Amino acid sequence: MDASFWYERWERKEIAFHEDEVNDFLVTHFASLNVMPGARVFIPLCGKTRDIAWLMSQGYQVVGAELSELAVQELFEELEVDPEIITLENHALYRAAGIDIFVGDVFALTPDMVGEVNAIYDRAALVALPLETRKRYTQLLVTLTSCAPQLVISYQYDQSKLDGPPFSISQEELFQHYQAQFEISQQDLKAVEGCLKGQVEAVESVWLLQPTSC
Ligand SMILES: C[S@@+](CC[C@H](N)C(=O)[O-])C[C@H]1O[C@@H](n2cnc3c(N)ncnc32)[C@H](O)[C@@H]1O
Repeated sequence: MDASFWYERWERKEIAFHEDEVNDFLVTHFASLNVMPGARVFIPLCGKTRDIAWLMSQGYQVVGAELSELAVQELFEELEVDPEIITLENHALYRAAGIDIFVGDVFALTPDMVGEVNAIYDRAALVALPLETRKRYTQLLVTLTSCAPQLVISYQYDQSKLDGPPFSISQEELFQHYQAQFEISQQDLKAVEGCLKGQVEAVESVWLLQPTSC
């Protein structure tokens, strides 16, 4: 998936991954991260998710990264917030009270640009990337945030029956990416209603990653 794949998705409004409501797993399991209101939560590949508004309403600060400027413009319109837009290195940074969203390639971010991160919320981010990119992405998150704890929402299904994205992430794969730095525990799972893309039975899982060594 190159950048043009995602730009086209946003331009054509082919954004079935976008949820109209706040994610249930976020609401139920965010507390397991054990971060207090005021903490800064990184949302990689954030799109215009409504989960941002929910986190802000709970008193958290949000820092996001998203390729599509269109998505970020729509995010701020829906939040009814008028952002300040500044240029930082190779990104535009849309910023308002309690929210910083970097527009550009997440792989071009540095720890200095992102700043302090107390937790990561990964919904439809890891699963959006092909395997080789997932390996780079998981290491990037570790480096960018000094092993901040994570809530990861992923899918598991028979990859031979459907092309990603979203890609299937097995438990083994998740452990391969993260077990050196985190204790990993599955918090919950449910069947995807009506199958994934209406075609393949799939399970959606939420994982808690607590750092052990960094
Ligand atoms: C499957 S969507 C998920 C969006 C959001 N997390 C949600 O739950 O609605 C993946 C998003 O990642 C963005 N994206 C893909 N590759 C990216 C990259 N390298 N850097 C930043 N954003 C990226 C896409 O534009 C898209 O909005």
